[in-house]
Amino acid sequence: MPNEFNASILFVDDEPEILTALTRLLRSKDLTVHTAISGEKGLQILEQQNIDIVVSDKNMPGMNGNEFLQKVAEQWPETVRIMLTAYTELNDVIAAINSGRVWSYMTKPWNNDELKLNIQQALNYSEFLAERSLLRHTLEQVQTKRKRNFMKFIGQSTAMQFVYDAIENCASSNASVFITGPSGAGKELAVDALHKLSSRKNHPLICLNCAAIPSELMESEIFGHIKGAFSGAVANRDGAATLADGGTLFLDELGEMDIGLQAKILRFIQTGTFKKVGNNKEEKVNIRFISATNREPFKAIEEGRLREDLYYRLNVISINIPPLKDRENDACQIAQYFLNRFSDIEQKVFVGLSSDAGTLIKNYSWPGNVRQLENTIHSAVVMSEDPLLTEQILASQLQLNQTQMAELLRKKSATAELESIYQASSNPINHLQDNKIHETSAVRSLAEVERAAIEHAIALCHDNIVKAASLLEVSPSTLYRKIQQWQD
Ligand SMILES: Nc1ncnc2c1ncn2[C@@H]1O[C@H](COP(=O)(O)OP(=O)(O)OP(=O)(O)O)[C@@H](O)[C@H]1O
Repeated sequence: MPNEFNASILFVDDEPEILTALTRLLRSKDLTVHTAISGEKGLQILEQQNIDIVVSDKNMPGMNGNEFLQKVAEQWPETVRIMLTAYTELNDVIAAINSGRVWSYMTKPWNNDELKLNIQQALNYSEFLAERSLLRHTLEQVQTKRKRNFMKFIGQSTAMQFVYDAIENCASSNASVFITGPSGAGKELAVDALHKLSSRKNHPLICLNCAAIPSELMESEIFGHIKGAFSGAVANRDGAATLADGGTLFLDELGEMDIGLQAKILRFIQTGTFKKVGNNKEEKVNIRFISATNREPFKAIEEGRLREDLYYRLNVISINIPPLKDRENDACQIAQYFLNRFSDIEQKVFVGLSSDAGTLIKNYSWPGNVRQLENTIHSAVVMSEDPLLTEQILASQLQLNQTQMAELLRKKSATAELESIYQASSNPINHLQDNKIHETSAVRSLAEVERAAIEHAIALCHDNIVKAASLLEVSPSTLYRKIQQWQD
């Protein structure tokens, strides 16, 4: 019997000849056939083996087929259950199907081709169930793994989950890390997390902002100097390289560093050795390098501001911090965090953000990223006289006019509508109603929506009520009852 996955089937019947005949009929390299002479023996096999389909006789001494299949339904709900029965007992089978105990039935005596076809359908259904449970399991794993916060980061967007995972995975390595991302997105928080999660955490993390230090002082800032090395060098001084020994050295805005000095940095990274300014003695240190830029590194290389060899030396592992606007609902979560923090600092009491303030935060593009959000909430907390942080106070801190604010709030309804359409279309039942999804303007009663969903599911399953019920995740008896009600 052709089958995409290696399946197993269990036949339960008190007549050994029937078991032998069924085994012979279905013998195939893709299908393992088990047999049991009673319901009790069948349960023992189910305890030990992974069984995809159970086919059970109804009338058996001891535990009858109904009791046996009821137990299977309770303990192994993913196993497809079929009842083998005489034509005269069809009423009992319908009751068993309606209760959800049985998925389908086969009649005795059987027609070989029909029986094979029936088993093939059960195999397809079993495969569908297996895929569904795998999907559920994977989704559950993804959901439970999803972090709401990470180190000092707030936010549970998918984009940030990649960042959290990358930081966690490479924190313990000594390989150099290059962090990219727009200004204010959280590159420094990433550096902090990388250091604190590494074995170097008890040693210093030294940060040097290459854009903030004048180029003539940079060499001394990094390597230190000895007394008299240049005018103003009145005493020996250790630089960042010495201070960071055993720990991490963070070079921020690397592209702003003098190109001549970049050659010395390259040598320092390659050998771990350096000379203080004015001294010929080499010193050796053990440092992990992290660098960052909020500019496009290849553009800096093209423009001759960043040495290509230095870039590749530092960019062993790269981490990109996405802009705030690409992080789903993170802005609202971060805003709430800053609201709590700044109301404590400013000793003011807030009950929260108004719903429109939340919409504005969600829809605004935050070109200055988290830093801009932080400053906006801080100033709004200071300026607000209301215990509810409103959209008006935020708009005034962001210097938005009424039209811009209205536009941001209007986006809400469009987004909400799109989201509801998306949700409707990603639901397998509503997906069947494709042509009805766009009728959002005509509000339909719940009963109408329910009936349409049921009718579409039944049509999709070619009038197989049991399958339709399974798709709709209700019992077949519920569907029969509903259909009966429409006909009354
Ligand atoms: N996900 C976050 N949750 C909470 N606070 C954050 C988050 N990301 C950043 N911040 C805060 O936002 C501010 C800016 O972050 P950070 O200094 O790390 O940005 P940056 O990318 O290094 O910026 P720049 O490129 O301008 O140096 C900091 O106060 C930081 O604590």
